[in-house]
Amino acid sequence: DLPSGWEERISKSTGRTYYFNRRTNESQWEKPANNQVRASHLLVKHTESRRPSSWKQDRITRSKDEALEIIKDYRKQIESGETSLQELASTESDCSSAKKQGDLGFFGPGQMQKPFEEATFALKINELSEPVFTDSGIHLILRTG
Ligand SMILES: N=C(N)NCCC[C@H](NC(=O)[C@@H]1CCC/C1=C/[C@H](COP(=O)(O)O)NC=O)C(N)=O
Repeated sequence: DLPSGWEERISKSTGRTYYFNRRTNESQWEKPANNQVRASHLLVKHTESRRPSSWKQDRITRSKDEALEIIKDYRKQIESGETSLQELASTESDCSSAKKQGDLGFFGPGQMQKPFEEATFALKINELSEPVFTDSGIHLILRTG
């Protein structure tokens, strides 16, 4: 469970275990912290989205305010236990991850847009975010790992 690129090695001179990163060629004695998280999300795009198109709708026409009302309603449905984020994402998310119930897999710092990354890293596992705004649109995020 080392972050990607890192591997465990044995020092020839001292026989001690150390850690080496193939990508950066850095080495260190301390085991690198596993800074990966996993999340599923539901994205509702709007006319100001960086790519106002999705598998659901060729041209997204809803306004940002309308998108926020929709996201708030989805959050109520999930919090009430009536449905799950994964179930709603499958049919309602404007992200291609809808095909995987919103799952984005594991990711570390620097991979997702900052507001999304910061919101996810602030969540406990199984915690659902408040509406999160990125250039993609408005998200509900469920941290799963
Ligand atoms: N590592 C994984 N699984 N994929 C690479 C993600 C790249 C990353 N993407 C995002 O930050 C947005 C917000 C969170 C999820 C996400 C999904 C976007 C949303 O849709 P779009 O605005 O692109 O049309 N679709 C895919 O990228 C980025 N740095 O742009």
